[in-house]
Amino acid sequence: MSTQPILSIRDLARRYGAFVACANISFDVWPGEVVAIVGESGSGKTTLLNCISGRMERSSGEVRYRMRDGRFPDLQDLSEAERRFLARTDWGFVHQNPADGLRMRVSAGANVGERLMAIGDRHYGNIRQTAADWLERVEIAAMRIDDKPVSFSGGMRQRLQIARNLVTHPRLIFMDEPTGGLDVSVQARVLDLLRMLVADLGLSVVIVTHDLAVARLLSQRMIVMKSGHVVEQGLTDRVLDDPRHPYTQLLVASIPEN
Ligand SMILES: Nc1ncnc2c1ncn2[C@@H]1O[C@H](COP(=O)(O)OP(=O)(O)OP(=O)(O)O)[C@@H](O)[C@H]1O
Repeated sequence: MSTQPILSIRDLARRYGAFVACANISFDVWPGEVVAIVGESGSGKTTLLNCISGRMERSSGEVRYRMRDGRFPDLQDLSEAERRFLARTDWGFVHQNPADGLRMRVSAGANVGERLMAIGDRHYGNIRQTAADWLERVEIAAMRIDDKPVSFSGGMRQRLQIARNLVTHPRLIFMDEPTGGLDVSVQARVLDLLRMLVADLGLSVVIVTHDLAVARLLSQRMIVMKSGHVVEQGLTDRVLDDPRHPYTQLLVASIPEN
């Protein structure tokens, strides 16, 4: 693993009026690492994810990202064009609801191909072939390439959203409850696929989940949030097997025994 973080968050805070949704948040993400942000509903997970992925303005603090050329700027110091370029190329964002990350009325192939065109690929044959390859990688039959996601099941839509995100070989993926809206039986397949792709592609991931089983399966490190603050962070296995903060102990104790 590289000796330099790909993402570094320092003293991040976000307020909605007088209400503090996140405060004093500091952590690093290392190349190839999956970091899970866990906590109950309303603990500030989505606010934090949106602030560090540049989708929402923070109230204070730093978010630095390691560019491909080695620079490590604060996202706020990048131009709008640079930020948009990052979002299209280096980064991905997997939404809980696939409809938020897909264009539901264009074909599956176009949903994937569009991201390639956004980074300058103009060769129709290549784009279609790459889209077909990616559909196969996410276990969608290539014959569905001209179908629109409106005709897909929830699990297929989520797998298509994953393909659309990964086709440009991003380095950092943000995920907000990526299996949250799926039936339990479908969740397992999407999680397996995510785990495999993340490992194969050496991706860095920040994933928000309220489901500790998802954190256990996907992440190496975990950040536990309560009322906008980090109450505990550490290696996922350590946090789940030996939780130190009473709130984490409560969360872990509430997982049903298998
Ligand atoms: N736009 C907003 N205006 C005012 N308060 C907000 C806004 N967005 C979120 N909040 C509040 O900030 C707190 C954190 O919300 P956030 O959505 O980040 O939590 P969460 O942990 O992601 O919860 P969930 O899992 O339910 O989405 C909540 O109390 C929420 O009501």
